[in-house]
Amino acid sequence: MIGRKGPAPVGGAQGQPQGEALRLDGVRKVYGAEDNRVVALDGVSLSLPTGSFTAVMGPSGSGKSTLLQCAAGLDRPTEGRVFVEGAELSGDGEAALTKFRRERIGFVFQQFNLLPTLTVTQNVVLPLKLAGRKVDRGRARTVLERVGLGERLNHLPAELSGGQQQRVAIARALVTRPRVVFADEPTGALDTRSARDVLVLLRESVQVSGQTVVMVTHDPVAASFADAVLYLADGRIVGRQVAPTAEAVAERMTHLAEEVERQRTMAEA
Ligand SMILES: Nc1ncnc2c1ncn2[C@@H]1O[C@H](COP(=O)(O)OP(=O)(O)OP(=O)(O)O)[C@@H](O)[C@H]1O
Repeated sequence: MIGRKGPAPVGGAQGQPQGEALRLDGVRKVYGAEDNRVVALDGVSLSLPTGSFTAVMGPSGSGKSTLLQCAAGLDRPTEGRVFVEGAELSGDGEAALTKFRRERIGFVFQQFNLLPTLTVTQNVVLPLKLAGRKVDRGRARTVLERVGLGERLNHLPAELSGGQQQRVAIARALVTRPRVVFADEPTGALDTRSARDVLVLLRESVQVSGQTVVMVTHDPVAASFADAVLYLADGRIVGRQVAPTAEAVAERMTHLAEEVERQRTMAEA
């Protein structure tokens, strides 16, 4: 049932006075059946404190997007439980899950996913409308000004650059004041300068508004904007790095396969 309190938080960053924003307990996701069976997540457990910025990295096919989708309630785990701020995201049906998502979660996609026939402002107020909340255009304007688009309120997405479109998508994700923002490769389609702007905005939402951000990325520079990196391989968390630098992340990614092999050998011994 959505809204049920989860068990007491475990883990999280040392010395964090805040609560727990996101918790996954033994999350498995299996796609397909028999010959087509793919174990995308193989028992993922994690705990992220409120007001943290976490990057998720790993090789292609390691389960990063699946992890984000399950954690954000866009997909359902085959097994295991997900809690957002202590409330379980499991759902008595789609409607309850959708309501839960709309109230607590923001999502930013690699390809922006703006509605092409709606203006910038209309795109940003859409989540408020869908959640049945007051369509507060003042709030939309404030958020759009914060992402540097106060002059583009009535433009259509096609009239904006990729970086500007992604900033609209971030404004849309933030307008409902979600507790957790999930971003799946938010800089994957952007040039270096626009990518940096987007990463700074995500970091500000953590530092200024105390939101929690979880971001999938392939880019060590993007990951270096986070407080910590979680490494995924074969659907499992195989490592964690705090206060990452781009160099340290690139180095770890290069040796991830060896690290996983070493862990496997030790587990078998
Ligand atoms: N809808 C689906 N049906 C079947 N298999 C799927 C589905 N979605 C993902 N998979 C499989 O699950 C595994 C994990 O996929 P996922 O997209 O989570 O990986 P990823 O780490 O995000 O990869 P990438 O970095 O390439 O985007 C892959 O083997 C993929 O083929």
